[in-house]
Amino acid sequence: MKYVLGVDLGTSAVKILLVNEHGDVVNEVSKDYPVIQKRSGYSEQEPDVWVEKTVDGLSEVVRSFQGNPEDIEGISFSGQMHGLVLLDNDLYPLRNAILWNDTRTSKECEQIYNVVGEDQLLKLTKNPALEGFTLPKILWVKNNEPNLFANAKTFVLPKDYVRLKLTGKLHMEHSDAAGTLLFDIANKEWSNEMCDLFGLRDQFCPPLVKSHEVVGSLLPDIADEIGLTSNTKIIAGGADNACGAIGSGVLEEGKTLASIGTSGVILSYESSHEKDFKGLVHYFNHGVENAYYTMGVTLAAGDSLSWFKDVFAPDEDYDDLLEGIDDVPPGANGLLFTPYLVGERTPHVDANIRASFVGMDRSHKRDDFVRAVLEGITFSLNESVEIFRKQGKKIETVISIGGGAKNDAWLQLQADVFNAKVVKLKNEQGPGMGAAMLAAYGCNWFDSLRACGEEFLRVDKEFNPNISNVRKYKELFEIYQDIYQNTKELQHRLVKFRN
Ligand SMILES: Nc1ncnc2c1ncn2[C@@H]1O[C@H](COP(=O)(O)OP(=O)(O)O)[C@@H](O)[C@H]1O
Ligand SMILES: O=C(CO)[C@@H](O)[C@H](O)COP(=O)(O)O
Repeated sequence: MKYVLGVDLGTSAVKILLVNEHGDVVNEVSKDYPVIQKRSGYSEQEPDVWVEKTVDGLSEVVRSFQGNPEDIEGISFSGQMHGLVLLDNDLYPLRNAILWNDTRTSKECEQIYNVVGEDQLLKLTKNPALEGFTLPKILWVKNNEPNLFANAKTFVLPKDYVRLKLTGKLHMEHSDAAGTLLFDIANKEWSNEMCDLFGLRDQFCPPLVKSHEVVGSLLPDIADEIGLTSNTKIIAGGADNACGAIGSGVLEEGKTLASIGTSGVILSYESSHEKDFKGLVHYFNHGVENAYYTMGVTLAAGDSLSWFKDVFAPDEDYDDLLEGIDDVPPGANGLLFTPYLVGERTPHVDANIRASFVGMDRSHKRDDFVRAVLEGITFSLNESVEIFRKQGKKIETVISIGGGAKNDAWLQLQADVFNAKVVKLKNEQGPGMGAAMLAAYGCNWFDSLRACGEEFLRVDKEFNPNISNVRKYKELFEIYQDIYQNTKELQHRLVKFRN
């Protein structure tokens, strides 16, 4: 039997799956790490902590594997997107990575619009200037830490940094490059025009590869530490949302994915780069060659629940925290929550908005709050579902992945809010499975990722919308949607009081 390893470098943890040639997960491990938040709107991590945890995790998985490690043929990677890792001449990080949910870069987004113009930016990159994307972060360092920036030779994204340290080879692959605002997604090359406009030298952008490409092998000392040899192939990998889509079989038009990790994503497969969503949703290259996807993003989806747990139930696990939510009716007895803990992206591009509980009553118990948090996260994702439906997409089935797919009551709630069948796969860790599938395809086990999906992916459970709840949620969603406009001004006036 042959095996591959899928490494998903998430925001909360690195999750590693050892998968056999039938797609069975035979071993898995998760190693978490903190997000460093120095100020409101800031979000950073230490790149070398990712490497240390990934090597530890790989070593644990391989050393507890009962079979022959020589049978582990390939490793591939999925990674949190957009995070800036600036590297010096020797390819060491110059500072902490600035993550996708860091929104300090509003001025730099304005700078981008002033230099390129909104229409031209959409033409060149298919995307608007959002605080979370990489170019605004590069400009922030250039504007605010010029001495440090003077020593920057190149940059990579989170999983590319880990792969660089494991192999000694510098690359970025298309699906993640798409989220930098420096990439021409139609021609799959760096946009010279964007680089020139922002004074980024030749060589600042790293060499590009395809997601399923074999890019090297493990450095000898790392291979020793993990318990593998340099025969194990290293395959480039993909952005976590591209890998999430691969790992849940979103490999053809008409398929929709809901991912609830730290962020929340509603993603739709696109066979062409020529559609015009006017920047309302992100438009990126898939990990499947010559394919694309569009998606709407909630910045703090699972992160809202994890914040609530950290503050109000630090000693409980998620299952305990969510135990009572089925006893609370839709609408949490008149309590609504908006998940804007770190600002928002879709549909409100607003770095200064913050979350609210609306309708708190003397009678509310903790379970009402927990249900309201889950409903608020799901309403926020439904805003993206609605954008897609308004664009003419039919959304009748949604495949749900990520930490948020671990709880059946939340999956039913998703079906009721989205008014669509929600499918849970046997392995809800979509991005890790997607990375394993890229490794299997890169090792030539299959002719296509679709053929790999047919062998690897299995449905576990399906959740059908409950018509009475669908009606209630339709009404509640309208009230939820009004909260943004009604709290926006108040929240903006509070900015100067934040830390
Ligand atoms: N048992 C559970 N039930 C419901 N939600 C969960 C559970 N476990 C984790 N989560 C949610 O999943 C999130 C983490 O999801 P994950 O996909 O691992 O994130 P990431 O890829 O960003 O590291 C947590 O923030 C939490 O909100
Ligand atoms: O910024 C985005 C997508 O544009 C996020 O979806 C990140 O890619 C982080 O993902 P998770 O850690 O939530 O999986």
